[in-house]
Amino acid sequence: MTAASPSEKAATGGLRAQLAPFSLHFVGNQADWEQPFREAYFHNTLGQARIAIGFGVFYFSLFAILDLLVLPERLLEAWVCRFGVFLPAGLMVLALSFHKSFMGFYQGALAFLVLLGGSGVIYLTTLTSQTDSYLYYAGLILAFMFGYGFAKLRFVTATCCCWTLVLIFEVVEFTVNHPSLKGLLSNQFFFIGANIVGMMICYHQEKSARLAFLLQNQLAEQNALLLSHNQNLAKLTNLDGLTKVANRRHLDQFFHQAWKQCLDERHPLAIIICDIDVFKQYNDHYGHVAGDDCLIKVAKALSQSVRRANTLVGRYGGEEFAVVMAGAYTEEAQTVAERIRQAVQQLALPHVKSETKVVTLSLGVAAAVPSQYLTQRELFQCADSALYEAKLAGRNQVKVGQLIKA
Ligand SMILES: Nc1nc2c(ncn2[C@@H]2O[C@H](COP(=O)(O)OP(=O)(O)OP(=O)(O)O)[C@@H](O)[C@H]2O)c(=O)[nH]1
Repeated sequence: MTAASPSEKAATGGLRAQLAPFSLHFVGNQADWEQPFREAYFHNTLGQARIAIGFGVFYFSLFAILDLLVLPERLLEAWVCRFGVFLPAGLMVLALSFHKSFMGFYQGALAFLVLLGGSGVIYLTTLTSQTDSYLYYAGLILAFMFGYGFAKLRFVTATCCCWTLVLIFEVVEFTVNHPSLKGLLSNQFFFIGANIVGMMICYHQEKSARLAFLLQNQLAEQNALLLSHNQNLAKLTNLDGLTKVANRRHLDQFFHQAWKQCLDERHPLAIIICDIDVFKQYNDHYGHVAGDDCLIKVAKALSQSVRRANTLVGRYGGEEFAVVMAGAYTEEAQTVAERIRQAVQQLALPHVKSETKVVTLSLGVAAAVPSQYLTQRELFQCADSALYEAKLAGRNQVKVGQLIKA
């Protein structure tokens, strides 16, 4: 595994890529990133690879002009190599690059083209006289440049491919070309040097691409985590700590927004205020802890009784809860209030100080179509007065306020 230098670590916020030393594959607990990286690398480099193929085919063909001058008597062989072999192969790979399965073999296809182009150049040297062969050797450097950089081959593929070309060159030199010692030495220096430099550039480029990929993914993961933390935080800040229904702040916000929306759309809005009966005596008799448990159970029963869109159940304060129902007329709100009352009674929470001997609720309902002649406060006060009436009338019942018949 390669160790990240301090400057690399600083640049990547301490993130360290775990890479196999030669193949540069992700290893260890980053091994799962290998396939996604390859896919991303393919999509990021496909455009440049296509340009490289197109340019390579064009440039290889353009050198036919040199053939006219250097190889007039062997033109047919040279042009068969250029136009009969490399040109169709290049165009075929270019066409295949638009096929959806190209990702599976694009490194192989590009390596094949680099090998074919490089071998073509070596073949052309065998057609020239010894004195002219240097005119073609420079073409091999171009093939290495394609392999290590332009074609966007990965390091391992580029290295295998370009050193294979060097090997072919050596074999052809010794078996066919028999160059002079100075020609042989100069070519060796150029080709081996070009390969070493190319390898280093290619290695660092792929390593950087892998680090950038890791960094990008780590950033995406952190963003997702942050988003989920923020969502959780938002939920928490909206909840009442004890009963886990909406808190007063959220209830007020919801009421305000629902009011505006119903005002714009001329829809009705209903509010139900629910108050636990003789809760002071419950606390006095059973204690505050039992009182808290009672509040939790009542809140749960309340939430379960109100399964409706555009509706919010919240703790208004103390032993008082409120339900805001956007789009609800009086009748619907009254039905929901009655369902809540029954649900709480059916909990049958013992309350010896209550007439019914169980915990009950009194509820006040008010509904109206919001207008410029009515304020939120007036609607709320209407529901609150209805609640007061319910208390006066003996508790454990629903009363409807008569502000505006909605
Ligand atoms: N355990 C507990 N009690 C609370 C909490 N908040 C408010 N209370 C109690 O709720 C009681 C409310 O009593 P009151 O406002 O006098 O009304 P009530 O006894 O329910 O009488 P009616 O409303 O007339 O039926 C008080 O004893 C408060 O201490 C709470 O978070 N936990």
